[in-house]
Amino acid sequence: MERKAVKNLIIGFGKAGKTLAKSLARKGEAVAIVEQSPRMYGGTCINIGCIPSKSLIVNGQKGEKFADAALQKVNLVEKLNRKNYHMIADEPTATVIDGKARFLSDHEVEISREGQPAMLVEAERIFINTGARAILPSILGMSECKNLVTSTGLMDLQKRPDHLVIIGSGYIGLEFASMFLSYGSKVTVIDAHRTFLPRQDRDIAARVKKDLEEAGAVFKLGYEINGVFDRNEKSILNIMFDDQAEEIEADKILLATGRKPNISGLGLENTSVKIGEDGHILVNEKLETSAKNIWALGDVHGGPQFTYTSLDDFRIIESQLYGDKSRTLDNRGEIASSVFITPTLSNVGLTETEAQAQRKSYRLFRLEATAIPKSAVLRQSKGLLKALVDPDTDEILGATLYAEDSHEVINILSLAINAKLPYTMIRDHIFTHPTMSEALNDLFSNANEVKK
Ligand SMILES: Cc1cc2nc3c(=O)[nH]c(=O)nc-3n(C[C@H](O)[C@H](O)[C@H](O)COP(=O)(O)OP(=O)(O)OC[C@H]3O[C@@H](n4cnc5c(N)ncnc54)[C@H](O)[C@@H]3O)c2cc1C
Ligand SMILES: NC(=O)c1ccc[n+]([C@@H]2O[C@H](COP(=O)([O-])OP(=O)(O)OC[C@H]3O[C@@H](n4cnc5c(N)ncnc54)[C@H](O)[C@@H]3O)[C@@H](O)[C@H]2O)c1
Repeated sequence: MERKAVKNLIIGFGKAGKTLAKSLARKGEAVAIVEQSPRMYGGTCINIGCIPSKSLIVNGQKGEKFADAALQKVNLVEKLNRKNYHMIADEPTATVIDGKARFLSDHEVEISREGQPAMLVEAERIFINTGARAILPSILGMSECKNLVTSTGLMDLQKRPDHLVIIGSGYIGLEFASMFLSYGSKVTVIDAHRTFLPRQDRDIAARVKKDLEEAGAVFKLGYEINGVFDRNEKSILNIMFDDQAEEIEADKILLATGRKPNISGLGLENTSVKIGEDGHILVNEKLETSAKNIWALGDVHGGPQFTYTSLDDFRIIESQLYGDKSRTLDNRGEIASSVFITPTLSNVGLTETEAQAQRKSYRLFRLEATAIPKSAVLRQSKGLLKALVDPDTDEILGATLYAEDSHEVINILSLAINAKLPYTMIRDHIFTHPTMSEALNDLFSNANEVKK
């Protein structure tokens, strides 16, 4: 067996791992990064996640045909995949190893490679960045069903399905619903939960649902899935609500029921790394695992699953190993999020429902998107903006922006929250015009009342 000794071994070419590999190489350190599939150089985000999905979403909004958008997506991903590979492979002290990694001990990793003998890598420090994978609920008949896909399979299609049935109304379910509606597919969304968007305020969730329904989506909430079978080229889903069974015929079925940490086949049982009950690698606030030479970064250690939190994990490692050790999971501040539907739904900090549950007093600000001049220019005036302010300190407690371009505007508010700026600073800030961000002047000028 070929053997290699290296100071730093990174398992998985994700956002945190590749950024760390580059940074270590720039310091002149020996680093090897192992990736199980050449299709995944650069990780989930650029190959099968954020970038291809947002490319298809944006091109759908522009009215492109699906086949053209699919081709543009392929070209974009290929370009980014190559760029990411070279970003690491071209560094003199870095090596990209193609293969699947499996721990033999805390310091030894076996890498199985297609068409080549396995390699044994011995490393001083090991960073696990293996991401997450789709949760596949057990549905009777699913293994024989030809049309059941995850988001990766759906984005590989060359032709849009006439009827797409989506199981799961979370991030992926809603983004793909919005995407395929824009290409003219009929879309049905099924979720086991009766409450739509349970973590959002009810007024916001109702708006989102109504807007998606107006765009053509059909929601079946609180449904159980009994089974699935193929009939000719189509698939039939057998679903049930309150003991009433019904059948839905689909051209494609998207499974979007969450993603779980990817530790399968990693051989963690051969190490002293501890695993949590839901299968994530247990880490402390410095991303250290229970093995003193092993760290875990990104989706694999549980918590929020975003590219930007994975990137921040890199910052924590950099701060802990090479910096002043000040950055940790505990002090990264409020993290914003956006669901890329039309218009985008973005959150940071507390929702009104959460503030009420915590019995916090708050000043509530609301603005209808119709009141924003730029939304008229964009001919997209659906939506509602909400913000909560602490009545004692004037600091912003949280915001929900359901409006065009809210994925950009929310970053102003997360910065304001983390910098502890009073809301009056944003109310009186001079924004360029006409922009969606200037709506924050009006949002925070609106009449409001203190709620206790
Ligand atoms: C459809 C979709 C859309 C998304 N959209 C967004 C979005 O708009 N914004 C956002 O912030 N997030 C989005 N996400 C989530 C985001 O993509 C992930 O949170 C992020 O990519 C996780 O990065 P990571 O660093 O944890 O690892 P990943 O990027 O997942 O990388 C892990 C890598 O490890 C490799 N690997 C796994 N096991 C092994 C092994 N044993 N040996 C060798 N290699 C291995 C994998 O092949 C993979 O390349 C989306 C996800 C999906 C699926
Ligand atoms: N814009 C973004 O930042 C973005 C976009 C896509 C994905 N992501 C990340 O990817 C992760 C995974 O996304 P996701 O949409 O798969 O998960 P999710 O957790 O957001 O939603 C899963 C949905 O599936 C439903 N569900 C679960 N089991 C079910 C079953 N058996 N039958 C019917 N419904 C069921 C749940 O009730 C929930 O509504 C997200 O948590 C997010 O962090 C982020």
